[in-house]
Amino acid sequence: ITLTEPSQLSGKTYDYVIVGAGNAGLVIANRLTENPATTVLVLEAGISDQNQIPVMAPFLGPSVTPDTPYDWNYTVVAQPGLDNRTYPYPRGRLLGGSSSANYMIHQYGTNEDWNRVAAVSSDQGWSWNNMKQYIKRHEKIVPPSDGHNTTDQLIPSLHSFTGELQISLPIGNQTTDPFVIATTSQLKEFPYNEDTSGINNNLLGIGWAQSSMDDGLRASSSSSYLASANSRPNLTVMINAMVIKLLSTGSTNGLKAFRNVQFADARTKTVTPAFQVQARKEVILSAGSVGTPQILQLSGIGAPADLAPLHIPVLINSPQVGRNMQDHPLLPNIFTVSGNGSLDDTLRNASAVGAAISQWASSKTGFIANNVINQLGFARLNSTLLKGFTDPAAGPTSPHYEMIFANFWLDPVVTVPATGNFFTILTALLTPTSRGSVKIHSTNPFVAPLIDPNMLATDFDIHTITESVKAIKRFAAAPAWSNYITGAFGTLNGTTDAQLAAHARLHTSTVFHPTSTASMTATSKSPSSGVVNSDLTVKGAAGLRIVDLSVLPFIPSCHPQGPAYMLAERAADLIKASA
Ligand SMILES: Cc1cc2nc3c(=O)[nH]c(=O)nc-3n(C[C@H](O)[C@H](O)[C@H](O)COP(=O)(O)OP(=O)(O)OC[C@H]3O[C@@H](n4cnc5c(N)ncnc54)[C@H](O)[C@@H]3O)c2cc1C
Repeated sequence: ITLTEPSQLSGKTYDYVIVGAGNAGLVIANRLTENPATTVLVLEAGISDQNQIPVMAPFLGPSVTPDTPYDWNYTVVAQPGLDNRTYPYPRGRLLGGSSSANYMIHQYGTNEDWNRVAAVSSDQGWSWNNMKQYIKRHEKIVPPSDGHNTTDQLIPSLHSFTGELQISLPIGNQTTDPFVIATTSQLKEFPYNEDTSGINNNLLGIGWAQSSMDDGLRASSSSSYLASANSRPNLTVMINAMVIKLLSTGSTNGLKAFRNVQFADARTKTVTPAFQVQARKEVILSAGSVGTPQILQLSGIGAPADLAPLHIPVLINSPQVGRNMQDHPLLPNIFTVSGNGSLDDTLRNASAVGAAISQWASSKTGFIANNVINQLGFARLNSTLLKGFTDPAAGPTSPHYEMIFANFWLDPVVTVPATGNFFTILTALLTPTSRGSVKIHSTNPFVAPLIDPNMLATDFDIHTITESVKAIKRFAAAPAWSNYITGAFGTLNGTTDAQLAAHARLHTSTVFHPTSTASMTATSKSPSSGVVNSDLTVKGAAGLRIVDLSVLPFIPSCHPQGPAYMLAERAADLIKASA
């Protein structure tokens, strides 16, 4: 059942209290309550996702954030690598968390990404060979909503059709679809990839995007994992419940225990009155890469230098809390095109969009039933371009950058001009060497922490994003585009490295993929090395585990919701095994 008021809580003690009904949190909630004897309470600061049209309609994904009731509405601090600009930093604040607010692209990373997690944590349980089983348990491939033949667009024999989250290929409805695919046979540099999920041990090349959607509707951790567990009497989910901090509750085996959770009614935006619940076994923090370090710091688990100015007593000296943040920089590269085959004219026309939404509402058809992206691709710098750098990729077959193709002006930060037709190739840096931070600057949980992804702060990062721009210019010069693309837009017209680097610094923002702010190291290592052990328990604490993307030691070289689901599936096994 889902509760809205603290007064509706019948009990104050549960076996597990999960903080955050997000992408990872709801996987844990589902798996732990498979045992009817296990009681679970999930506390979520945000609202319900039920009947929210922007959340449900795939093409409206980009309207779910920023500056909406579904978003935490964060802004990053000024970014020196981006000419000191700031930009919005969306995070889902509703049931399903960011899985209800994201753009639904679904992948699992490379085998090398997971093998690196295993190496860093000294735990082969995180290796690709072991993690693959969780893909089977997790995914449920369904037909695309137009029912087209998907031969060669995904490798069915590698996938599962029986898991929890529905994944499908897009409707092939864009003017540019044949041009993108034709380029993969015209230019050797950009081969075709028959399965872009990573499940075939190959992310390199360009192919059809797989998305978490089914029959014209978004699939999130709420519409899947929560929906299938919601009728269990041993699962309680409470929305509007803003967790203030964790309270220390004595010690277990010489470690400080943190089994009490204090929360407030999020709608009041004040910490009084404060409510308390207790976990008999564990508190599981799944508040995401911003929320989790914020709650740890507010609870006195962090770097003394961060806590001292706020007079927060240091209960666990854990200097890596909020450090090591990684994110994928995203750069929209926009081309002008001939004719009106792009979606720009439709999207500028409010009545056309209204009609399309009505069509979607009545039949789940039309372009609103599809994701905004039909194809994407992944590539590496060659050895010449890597000269002078230590390769930060997880291994020799993992990509350095991504290309995302959109049949309209798609810039999350700059709005479309009043006239013109456009094709966007966004590039994303997948292996950033810059590391940023999340740091509280108030003891009030309603005050957003300082979020500093530290974008494009290193030579490697600016070099690689500049090379990604040169690559997509080569892509756009393929014969397939000769009657369509008419030129580059704005600063994409630059030709020298310096001009393209300036273009990148001017337009880069985020693919919304923060990770690693409570990162995992081997269990034998002290809190000076990382925040959680390889079983995701917090170093130096008892009764406290973290299950969300903040624990990954490195950002995966893909869109990370798939890794979040895999991580949470394994975490559920670890929690059950230690109960
Ligand atoms: C706009 C956008 C587009 C994206 N596009 C894609 C994409 O196409 N493909 C992809 O793979 N990934 C995408 N991502 C990233 C992906 O969705 C996230 O990385 C992933 O869902 C994070 O999962 P998580 O469990 O770590 O955190 P979240 O899913 O963010 O869950 C955290 C939860 O904790 C709650 N919470 C936080 N603090 C508190 C508190 N104090 N008290 C109570 N509750 C709290 C939050 O409200 C939220 O529900 C996108 C993200 C965004 C925001």
